[in-house]
Amino acid sequence: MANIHTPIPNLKLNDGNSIPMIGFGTGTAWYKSGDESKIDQVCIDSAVSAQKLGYYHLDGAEVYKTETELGTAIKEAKIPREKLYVTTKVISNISDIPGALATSLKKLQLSYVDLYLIHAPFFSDSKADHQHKWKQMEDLKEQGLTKSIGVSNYFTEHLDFIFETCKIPPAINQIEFHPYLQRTELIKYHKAKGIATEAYGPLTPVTKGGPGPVDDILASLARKYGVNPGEILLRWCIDQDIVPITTSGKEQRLSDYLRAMTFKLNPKEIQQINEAGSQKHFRGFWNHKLAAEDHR
Ligand SMILES: NC(=O)C1=CN([C@@H]2O[C@H](COP(=O)(O)OP(=O)(O)OC[C@H]3O[C@@H](n4cnc5c(N)ncnc54)[C@H](OP(=O)(O)O)[C@@H]3O)[C@@H](O)[C@H]2O)C=CC1
Repeated sequence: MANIHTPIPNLKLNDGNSIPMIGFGTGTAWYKSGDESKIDQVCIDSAVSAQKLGYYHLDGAEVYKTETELGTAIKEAKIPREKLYVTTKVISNISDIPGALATSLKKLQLSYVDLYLIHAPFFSDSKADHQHKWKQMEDLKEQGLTKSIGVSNYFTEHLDFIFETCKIPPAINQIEFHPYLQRTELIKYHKAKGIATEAYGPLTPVTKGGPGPVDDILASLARKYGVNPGEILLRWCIDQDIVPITTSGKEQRLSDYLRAMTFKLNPKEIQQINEAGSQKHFRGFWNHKLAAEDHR
C-alpha cells in the first residue's frame, strides 16, 4: 500500500503559501441533497482514513453539507493543524461571505482555513458585484480567517473583473479539468497571471466520461509504470503543475492513488494523452450553467 511514507509534493502559490499536490474531496459521493443535520458516518470514516494515509489536503464546501463531518474527521485523525491544508467554499450564503465563513469555521471546528474559494461565478450579476465579493474575500484573508483566497469555476472574463480592482490576486481557480476538458485558453491565462489550477473530476475518463480515445494510452502507460489508469490521470495533472482533487470511499483506492507520487510522465507521454483527449469533449459538472460553453 502506498501511504504516509509516499511524500506528496507541494505547489507554491502566488501569496507565498504552499498547497499539497493532491486533495481529498468531500463532495461527489458525500454531497448531501437532504437534511444537513443527518450525519454521514461513512464520510467521517473515509476522511479519517484519508488523513491516516497521508492526505492532509482536504477539500470541502458549504454546499456539500459535509463540513460537520469534515470537522469531526479532523478531530478524530488528530493530525496537527499546521500539517493540514483545509479548503472550503462559499455559495449558498454568497450574499454574506463573512457570515458564511464564520458558519463554516464553526462546523469545521477550526479557527482558520487554508483556502477559501468563491464556489462559482454564476451568482454575481455584474462586474461591480464580482469586485465587491472579492473585496470581502480580501478582508477575510487580512483578518487571518483564511491563509489564501481563490475562486472556482471562473472563466477569464470573471477573473478580469477581479484583476481590475483587486489588492490580492486569486491564488487558485478550481475547475473541472481532465483530458476530455483541457481548458487550454483558461490554463494559459492562469499561467500568465500566476494563478494555480486545481482540477476536480480528474478521473473522469475512467469514471463517467469513459469509454473514450484516451483508454488505450492510459492502459499502456499504466502497464509501463505498474499503476492503474486513474493514477496516470492524477500524474498527468501533477506533471502540468495542476493540483488534482479526487476522492474515494474505498481505502484501497485512496492508497493506490498515492502511487501517482512515485513516477513521472515524460513530455511525450503528456502530449499523447493531450492529443487523444482532445478528440472528445465531456463536461461532467455544472452542465445546467455551462452547456453553451463547449470546450472553454
Ligand atoms: N468546485 C466544484 O465545483 C467541484 C468540486 N469538486 C471537488 O472535487 C472532489 C473530487 O470529486 P470528483 O470530481 O468526482 O473526483 P474524481 O474525478 O477523482 O472521481 C472520484 C470518484 O470516482 C470514483 N472512482 C475512482 N476510480 C474509479 C474507477 N476506476 N472506476 C469507477 N469509479 C471510480 C470514486 O468512487 P469510489 O468511492 O467508489 O472509489 C469517486 O467517487 C469532490 O469531492 C469535491 O471536493 C467536485 C465537483 C465540482
